[in-house]
Amino acid sequence: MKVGIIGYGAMGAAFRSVLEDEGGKVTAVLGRASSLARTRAELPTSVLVTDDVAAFCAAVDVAVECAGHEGLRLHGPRVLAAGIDLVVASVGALADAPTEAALRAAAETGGRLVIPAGALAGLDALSAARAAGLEEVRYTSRKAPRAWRGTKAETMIDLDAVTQATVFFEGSAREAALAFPQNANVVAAAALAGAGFEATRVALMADPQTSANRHQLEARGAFGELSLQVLARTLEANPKTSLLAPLSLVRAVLNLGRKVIV
Ligand SMILES: NC(=O)C1=CN([C@@H]2O[C@H](COP(=O)(O)OP(=O)(O)OC[C@H]3O[C@@H](n4cnc5c(N)ncnc54)[C@H](O)[C@@H]3O)[C@@H](O)[C@H]2O)C=CC1
Ligand SMILES: O=C([O-])CC(=O)C(=O)O
Repeated sequence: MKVGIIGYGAMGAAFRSVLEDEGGKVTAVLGRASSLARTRAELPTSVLVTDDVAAFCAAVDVAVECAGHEGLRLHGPRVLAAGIDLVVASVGALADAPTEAALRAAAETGGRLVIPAGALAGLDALSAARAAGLEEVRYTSRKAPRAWRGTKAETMIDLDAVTQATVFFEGSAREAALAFPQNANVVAAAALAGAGFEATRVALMADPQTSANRHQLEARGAFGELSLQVLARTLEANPKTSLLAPLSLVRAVLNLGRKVIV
C-alpha cells in the first residue's frame, strides 16, 4: 500500500515515523508551496514532495490528511474523487456544512472517507450505542495553557494568569469544532459517531497543573452509560496535539489493508 500524507507538520511526521516502524511506506507528501523546501529536506529522495494534487494522487493508494481544516477543505474532495481512500485528522472541518457535503459527495463515487477516533477513545461504543438511541453525550477537554495559545481561547481567558483548571468555553460540538480548529477535532469525530454536531455538548478548559491533554467523554442512552478519560501525552513538536492522534491514523490506514480487522 502506497501511503500519501497531506500536510507534513507535527502529526504528519509522527504518523510517518510510526507507520514505517509498523512496516508501512510513505510514497508522497502534499504540502503548501511555501513549505516544500523544508519538507523536502526532512524526507528521503524516494518520497515525492509536491504541491500538485494530481501528481500526489498518482503516487498513492491511500491518503492521510494532517493539514488542518483549510487543507482538508481544499484537497479532500479532489483526492476522494480520484478514487483514493482518505483518512482525516482535521475532522472538525466537517462541522462546516458545505465542507461536509463536498466530502460526502466525493466519497459517494470515489474513495472512502475514514474518520478515526484520533486522540479520543470510545467512538466504537458511541457509534454502536447510537442504534438504540443516545440521550446525552458530553465531551470535556482539559489542556495546558500553552496548548491554547494562538487560538480563540486567548480572547476568552487570560492564559498567563490562570492558576487552576478553568472552563472558558461551553457550547455544541459544531461551535467548538469551528472555533477551535486545532484543538477540537476529536469532538467532531465523537459527534459524527454519536449524537451529531448540535446535541453533543462540549466544555473546554485551561489547566496550568497538567502537561498532558485530558479528554473526557460521557454518554447516556438506551445502552446504559459510558464514562471515560484519556490522559494523552502530547507531541514535542506541537503541545496542542496528542501522540494518540497519529497512532490512531496509523491504525486506520493499516486496517484498510487488513483481512482481519480489530
Ligand atoms: N483528530 C485528532 O485527534 C486531531 C486532529 N488534529 C488536526 O490535525 C492537524 C495537524 O496537526 P499538527 O500536525 O499537529 O499541526 P501542524 O501545524 O504541526 O502541521 C500542519 C501542517 O499542515 C501543513 N498545511 C497547512 N495547510 C496546508 C495545505 N493547504 N496543503 C498542504 N499542507 C498544508 C502546514 O504547512 C503544516 O506543515 C491540526 O490542524 C488539526 O486540524 C490535531 C490533533 C488531534
Ligand atoms: O490531540 C488532541 O489532544 C486533540 C486535538 O488537538 C483535537 O481534537 O484537535
